[in-house]
Amino acid sequence: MGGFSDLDFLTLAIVVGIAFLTRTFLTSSPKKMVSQATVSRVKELIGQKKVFVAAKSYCPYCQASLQTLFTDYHVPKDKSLVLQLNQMEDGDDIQAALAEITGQRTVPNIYIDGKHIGGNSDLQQLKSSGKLDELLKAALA
Ligand SMILES: N[C@@H](CCC(=O)N[C@@H](CS)C(=O)NCC(=O)O)C(=O)O
Repeated sequence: MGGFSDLDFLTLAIVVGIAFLTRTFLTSSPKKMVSQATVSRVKELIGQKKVFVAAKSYCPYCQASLQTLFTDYHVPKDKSLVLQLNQMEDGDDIQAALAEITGQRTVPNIYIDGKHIGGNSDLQQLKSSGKLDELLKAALA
């Protein structure tokens, strides 16, 4: 007795294999295929208005960002484009295109004057540092 048998090694190999596959499935977010036409269309949407926000209506981070932009900083509605991706038929495609363009998959995904700002935490950081004020003043001047 003692030592490892071939069966022990086989069992170990199977357990490690299953663990590896499970980890791969659980941690990799499947990359959605997105057409270049959609990417181009989303780039066009981003550039259409001074402020662009891709959001989801149930997302608290999005609500915080929209409050900052529209309630605190009074960004005019006609100078902005807010997309509620969860209420759009092609919302998933737009989100996938944004991920390809910016490397950011989460919402809110915010642009000011065509410049990628990031998510809500990035927006709040800019607000705290006083830079958001400058950015919006320049964009809306
Ligand atoms: N740190 C991010 C957090 C944003 C976040 O977690 N958003 C969630 C929705 S509330 C999200 O995008 N989840 C993935 C998805 O909806 O596809 C920020 O400040 O913007």
